[in-house]
Amino acid sequence: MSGLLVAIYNPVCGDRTAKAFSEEHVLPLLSARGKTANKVIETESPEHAGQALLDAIQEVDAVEVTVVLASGDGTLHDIINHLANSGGTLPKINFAIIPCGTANALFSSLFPESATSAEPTARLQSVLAYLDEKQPKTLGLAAASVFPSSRSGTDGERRTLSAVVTSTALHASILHDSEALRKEIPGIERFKVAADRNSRKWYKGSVKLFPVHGEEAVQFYQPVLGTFVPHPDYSKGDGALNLEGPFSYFLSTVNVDRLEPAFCISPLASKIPSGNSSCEVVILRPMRDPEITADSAESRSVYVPKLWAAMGGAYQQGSHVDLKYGEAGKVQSEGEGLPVVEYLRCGGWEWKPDENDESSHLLCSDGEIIQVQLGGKVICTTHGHGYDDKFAVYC
Ligand SMILES: Nc1ncnc2c1ncn2[C@@H]1O[C@H](COP(=O)(O)OP(=O)(O)OP(=O)(O)O)[C@@H](O)[C@H]1O
Repeated sequence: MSGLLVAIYNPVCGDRTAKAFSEEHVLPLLSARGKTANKVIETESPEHAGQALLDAIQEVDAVEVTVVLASGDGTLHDIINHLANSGGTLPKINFAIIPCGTANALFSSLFPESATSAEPTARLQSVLAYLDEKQPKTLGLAAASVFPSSRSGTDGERRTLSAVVTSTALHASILHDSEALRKEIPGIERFKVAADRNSRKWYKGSVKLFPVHGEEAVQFYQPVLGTFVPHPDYSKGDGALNLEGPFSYFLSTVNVDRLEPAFCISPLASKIPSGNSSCEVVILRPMRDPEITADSAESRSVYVPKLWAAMGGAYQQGSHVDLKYGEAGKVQSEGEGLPVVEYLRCGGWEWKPDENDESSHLLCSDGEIIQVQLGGKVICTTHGHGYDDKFAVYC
């Protein structure tokens, strides 16, 4: 039984610099501080990193594992899911992450200032936290179970763990479409191109939101008060807050307040922090707009600039959470009015796509796209999935 230090890099993520950065900066820094990786793994496929790490853990019967990981969020996701699906008892796994992916949501959230710096040292902040023996921060995980049919119980259920984001609607469409643009546009600009292509889509379905474990109600952010309050429509009888579509945006995060260095979509995760077993849910439902009375092609065009106003707010330190509908549906940051963005804090949620709307059947889990079968649904929870304290990150 022993401790284990493994260095992993994904040579194809982001701008493909993870290998060179690991060899030129990460491994030399470890040796300069008296640490030698027991294994250095260059990922060969999506499954490879998790399996190679599992083999290394089993070889030495490791009880404490440090993984120095040069990649984006997707490789971290692959590793966590592979280990969780392996079935065995896992040791505690602490990650030191080096941002080499496209968006690097987790690193950007933990080190917002370093995330925009070109200095090699900026990218080494998590590794330095490990070397300085800082206490690693536990990662809260969201477990999304995808059911093939809302009537078939748990038969054919598939589960995915997210360490950053679980989404449907526009965000899932963007991630789905942007993958095809990866070669052509290696940077974050591909997300904007994909967003443009999907801006007129509305996604039909219904949502149930469940309170944080041990809390009385789902909380929602009230911009006028600048704080979270219990949602008035939460039903104690159902144990849920029910929201009907159509939805433009439905996104749920854990551990992060941003998905890119400047795209601060769930800013209250850092401004009004909560415990680990909760998620931040950001929703846009066009029918809340006082200017819109029906789902029509014209209404969808009317809504596009409002969608961009909300997304634009996320790029301005998360100011979208304070946007309101003024007179005749004008989007404004001052005064009173219905919040444009529904920002909720909950313990989990259920997404039931409309059977006739194929586009609402995409689920994104840390960038991995999962197709929900027609008639299926997704239940996501941040509590009781068995991995509450297995994974942590140095920061
Ligand atoms: N050798 C490989 N060949 C092909 N794909 C790989 C290989 N190794 C890992 N992958 C896959 O590469 C994908 C992209 O990696 P990752 O998500 O870490 O970077 P990214 O998408 O550029 O960044 P981010 O997730 O931060 O936007 C992951 O889905 C991972 O499964």
